[in-house]
Order: sequence, then C-alpha cells, then structure tokens
Amino acid sequence: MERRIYGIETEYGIRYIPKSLGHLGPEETARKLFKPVVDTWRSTNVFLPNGGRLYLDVGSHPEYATAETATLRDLITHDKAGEYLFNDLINQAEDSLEDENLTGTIYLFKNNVDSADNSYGSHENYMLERKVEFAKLVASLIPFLITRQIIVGAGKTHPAGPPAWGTQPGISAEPSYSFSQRADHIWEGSSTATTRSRPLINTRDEPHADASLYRRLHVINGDSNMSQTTTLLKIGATDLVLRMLEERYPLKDFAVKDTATALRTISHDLTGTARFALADGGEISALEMQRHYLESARAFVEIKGEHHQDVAYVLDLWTRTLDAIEAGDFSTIDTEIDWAIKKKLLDAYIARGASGYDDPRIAQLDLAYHDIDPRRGVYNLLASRGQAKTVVSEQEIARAAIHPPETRAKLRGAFINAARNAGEQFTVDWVHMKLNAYPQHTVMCKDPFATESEDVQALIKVLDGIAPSTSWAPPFI
Ligand SMILES: Nc1ncnc2c1ncn2[C@@H]1O[C@H](COP(=O)(O)OP(=O)(O)OP(=O)(O)O)[C@@H](O)[C@H]1O
Ligand SMILES: [Mg+2]
Repeated sequence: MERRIYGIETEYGIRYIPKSLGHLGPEETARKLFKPVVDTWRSTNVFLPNGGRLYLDVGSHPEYATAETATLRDLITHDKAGEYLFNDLINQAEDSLEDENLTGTIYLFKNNVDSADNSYGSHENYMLERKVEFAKLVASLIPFLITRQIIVGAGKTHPAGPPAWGTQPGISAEPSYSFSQRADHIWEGSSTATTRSRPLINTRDEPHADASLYRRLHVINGDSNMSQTTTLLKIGATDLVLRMLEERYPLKDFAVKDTATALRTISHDLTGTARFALADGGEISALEMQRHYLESARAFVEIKGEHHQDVAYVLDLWTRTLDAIEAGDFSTIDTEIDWAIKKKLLDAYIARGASGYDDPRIAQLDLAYHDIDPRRGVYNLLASRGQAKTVVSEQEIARAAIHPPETRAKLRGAFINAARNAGEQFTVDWVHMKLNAYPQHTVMCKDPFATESEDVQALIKVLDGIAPSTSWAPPFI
C-alpha cells in the first residue's frame, strides 16, 4: 500500500501499594482508575475526542487503543498519549482514594508479564489491501516476526534462568536476560484465537474499513515498548517487510518448523547465533534471517525510494542493532533499543554490587523501567536525562491526548465533542457514529483515511438545533 493505516493496542499491568492501612487488589485498583471515565462516560469502554479507545475488560488490564494513524510519527505520539492519559487517571484516582482515607500509589506498567507469569499484550494493526493473498502473506511474514524480537524486544530478566525449554543445547540455566517478554508465551503462527493458543498473528477478519477493499493485519506477539525509537523500528521494519510481500519482491521463503521452540531459543540467546529448525530440514539463526530481511529491505528501498521521513533511520537502526548483536557490544544501540537500554542499566547495578540477574533489586529495577509515571518510571527518567532517545516531543504527546491524528479519527473526535457539547447520548465504534435519539442519521465511515465527510457534517448539524448542555470540556485536560 502506498499509504497505510496503523494502530497499537496496549494492555497495562496494574498494582496498588498502600502507604497506610488498606489493600486493593488489581481488579479493584483498575475499577478505581476507571472511576472518572465511568463518571464522565457511563462506561468502561469509551472512544475519546482524540479518536482512541480506552477500556477495561473483565480482569485487571487497563487497555488503550490508539486512533488509526497514517504516519509512524503519529502512531508513536498516540501510543505515548495513551500513557499520558493513564497518568492523568492515576492522579485523579489517587486523589479520590485519599478522600476514602486510603493513601497509596497506583502503578501502571507497560510490560507484558506480571510477577505470576501471566502475559498480556501489545497488538499492532496494519491495514492491507484485500487483493493481497492474505494466507500467503501471513505465512511469509511469520519467520520475520519470530526473529524480530532480537531488534525490538523489551528485554526481561529471568532469576532462575530461562523457563523449562532452556534445556536447549547452549542455553544455560543460570540467572539470565532475554531479548523478549512475550516470546515465552506465544505458541503458534496464526489462528483466530488471541488467548488459548496465543498465535503471532490473529487472523480474525475485522478490517474496520471497507471489507471489499481492505484487511487488517493483527500482530499480537510483539512486546510493548517504552522506547520511541524501538517502536519506530518495530513498526517501520514490519511495514517494509509488508511492502516487499505486497509487491511480490523476491524474498527467501523460510518456514520455521516449530514456532514456540524457535521463539524461545531466539529470545534466550543474546548472541543471535543459536540455530533453530526450518521445515525443510535446514537450520538458521535469528541474525542470519534478520540480515536477509534487512538487506532485502535496503535493496527494495533503493529501487522504490523512501516512502516516509524515517526510512533511512529505520534501516540504519536495524543495521546497527544486528551489528551490535553480532559484535556482542551493545553500546551503539543502548539509548535506542529497549532491551539494550534496560540491560545497560541493570548491568551497571550488577557491576556496582548487585549479585546478578537473580538479585531482587534487579527484578525491581527491571519492572520499574516499565512504570509509566513521568517522574518515577525508570525509562522516563533515562529519557529526561537524554539517555534514551526520543522521536516526538512532550508537547506533541500532550496534544495527542486531546486531538486526533489526520485520519478518520478526526471525524470521530469532532462528532464525539459535538455530541457531548449538546448533551446527546451517542454510540461510536471504529466505523460508525450514531446519535442514539436519531438512529436514522447513523453514519458509517469505511474509509480510514477520510478527514472530511459531508455525512458527518450533516450529523453534527443535527446537533445544532439542540441547546448546549452545561459546559462540557473533554476530560483529561
Ligand atoms: N482500517 C484499519 N486498519 C488497521 N488498523 C485499524 C483500522 N481501523 C482501526 N484500526 C486500529 O485497530 C485497533 C483496534 O483496536 P481494538 O482494541 O478495538 O481492537 P480489536 O482487535 O478490533 O478488538 P478487541 O481488542 O476488542 O478484540 C486500533 O488500534 C485502531 O487504531
Ligand atoms: Mg484489541
């Protein structure tokens, strides 16, 4: 596709630590966190004026889905806006807990595994053209996704060494560090399920667009990233591979024999050289496979040109990351790639006296890296000191918490604001906008690139005749 729509959905881990008496479990904490949302919107599943979706399903993982974005920079900005909105909710929830004489701290972690080893996800969405042969594209993309963790994983310590499959030859059972958080929790290549068998790609066919023209690729094996440059590489490299597949650029046809074994072998081998089996009886390493995709992408860009402002950076960071792994020297990427940024920090603590990756202080620091609090969160501290490179500004992120990107989200945001101003009940999803009292005017917007629509204007006009309710401002300002 010349232009693509992207979106990221993130599930967060939650914890409440009391400063005085009174304990709250994760579900109760999540409910407290969503109280201002429920007070304003009467639901824990809402679309916001910035076009994104904020929700709490059963369970205790608050979730934010970015609005559909048409550029990587917008995607990064809106992904970070999700953290910004949740930090605002945390402040409100802690204030109202104080009113109940509960003083404590609510923590949200943008990671993928909790202390009981439950895993939660970060899902990437890429719009594809329907005419592309989907099953073939998925099969060709899977080997790339299996090995992608070495460039964009979020890193994880394992105090007791790699889990059981760590008995693979060459992998020790010493306390260790892996590239990825999610790799130990994914079981197969593709399926329509997201939980039971946990695949790399969810193949449920819900395009959130004109189904005769488009499909949505739902990648669910990636780690949540704190680092903006890592997100840029994750989505940017995947987009390049998708482009090559869409345009039938010749790529080697790898088929991995056993997805789960390959994922775990790769994640727990920081040299990138551990070999895993291919279906044709051969073997390959993650470094070798990633080199193939990188060199192909570089040649492809030389022919086709750079289709966005960050292509050169994506290729450069991809190259430097593979070179760093090959050299065993991560100093060239330790401000840009999550697993390397975090490893540098943990290793510095170990060098200053922590016993190793099994030291409880190291586990604490690993977790604190993913704490989204702007002052306390360790990734955020590093970024504020210039030790983690950023792509978008704080101002852009704060703006994106309220304002939609230049896509269909703009229409949704305008409609939501107009309906709220008029005090009218409404229902929206990714495609529809409806005033509950005027269902005959329901608008369906199947073009996610659309930023203007006469139908939406007409719908907003329906509201003109309605007296504004008490002054309403978008929440979270
Ligand atoms: N046409 C599109 N193509 C690609 N992505 C899209 C498109 N329209 C919306 N998106 C993105 O898809 C994601 C949908 O998020 P949502 O959490 O609603 O997921 P879902 O996969 O549809 O459902 P659920 O998580 O409830 O199973 C959002 O990030 C959104 O920006
Ligand atoms: Mg989802």
